[in-house]
Amino acid sequence: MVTLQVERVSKLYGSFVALKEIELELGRGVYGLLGPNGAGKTTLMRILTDLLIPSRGRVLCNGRDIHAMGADYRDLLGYLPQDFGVYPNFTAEGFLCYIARLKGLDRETARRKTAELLDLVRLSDRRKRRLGGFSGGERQRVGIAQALLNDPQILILDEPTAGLDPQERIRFRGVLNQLGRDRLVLLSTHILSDVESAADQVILLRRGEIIGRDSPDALLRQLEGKVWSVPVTPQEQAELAVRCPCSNVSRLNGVTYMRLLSDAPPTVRARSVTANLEDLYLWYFGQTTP
Ligand SMILES: Nc1ncnc2c1ncn2[C@@H]1O[C@H](COP(=O)(O)OP(=O)(O)OP(=O)(O)O)[C@@H](O)[C@H]1O
Repeated sequence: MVTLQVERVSKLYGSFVALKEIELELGRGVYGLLGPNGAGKTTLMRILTDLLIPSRGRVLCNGRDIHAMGADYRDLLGYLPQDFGVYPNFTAEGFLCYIARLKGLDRETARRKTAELLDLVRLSDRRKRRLGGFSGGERQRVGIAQALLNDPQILILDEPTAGLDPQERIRFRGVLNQLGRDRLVLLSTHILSDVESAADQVILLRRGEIIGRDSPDALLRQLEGKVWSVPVTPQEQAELAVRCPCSNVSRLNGVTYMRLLSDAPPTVRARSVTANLEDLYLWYFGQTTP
C-alpha cells in the first residue's frame, strides 16, 4: 500500500507564503481538502504531483523523495488539474487512447482501458464525438477518466465535481468510494456534500495552514450544542445577524428561521440542531460557502 508523507512543506510566491510548514501523512482512503478560495489547495496538490517544487520541505512516497523518484512516481500517479484543458479536435476515445500511450500503455491495453473508463464515466455512447463539442460536465468526466488510465495508486483530483450536474455528482461519489478502497485519493472541492459523503477524512486548509483534520463525523461532533435553529421576527433577524454567525435562513409556514452558531442558545426560543458541513465550514472559515 502506498503512503505519502509531507514533511514541513512551505511554498512562497515571492514573499507571499502560500503554504506554511505543512505536515501530513496520507495512506489508503479518500481525503477531502477543504478551504476557501486562495487557501493553498491547488498549490498543495501541485506539489504532491511534483509539478511544483516546494520552497522548503519535501514529499516522500513510501519513504522516497517524489522528486528524486521522477518517472517511477508518475507511474503511480493520476492527476486531474483544476484547469483541465482538452484538444478540441480529438474524439473522447482518441484523446484517452493518446494519453494512455503517453503514459506508456501498449496499444491493446490503451484501447481496453479507454473503453472501460468511458463506460465508468458514462460517455461510451459519445466516444466518437469531438471534445470541442462537449459540455463542461462531459469534459470534466473525460478529465476524470484520463486520470485513471494508468490505474494509479495515488489519485489527485482538483475540484473533480466542478461542472457536474447533481445526478453525475452523486454517481461520482460512488465511484470515489470504490476507488478509495485500495488507493490514496485526495480531492479538493467547494461542494460540501461531496466531502460529507465521499471522504474518510477532511483536511481543513486556511491561509496555507492545516487547521484541522479528521473524519467528517468527528469534525461535526465538535459542533454539538453549538448550532441553533431560531424563529425570528425581522427585527430579531437584523440583531442576531450581527451577534452570531448565520449559516442559513429559511422560511416554514410563514415563519423565518435562522440557523446560528453560538456556544449558548442565542434566544429563549432557540432549538439545538444537528450540525452539518456548512455549519462546520462557517465555524472554521468564518463565512458562508462561496
Ligand atoms: N504562480 C503564482 N504566483 C503568485 N501567487 C500565486 C501563484 N499561484 C498561486 N498564488 C497565490 O497563492 C495562494 C494560494 O493559491 P491556490 O491556487 O493554491 O489556492 P486554492 O485554495 O486552490 O484556491 P481556489 O479555491 O480559488 O482554487 C493564492 O493567494 C494565490 O493568489
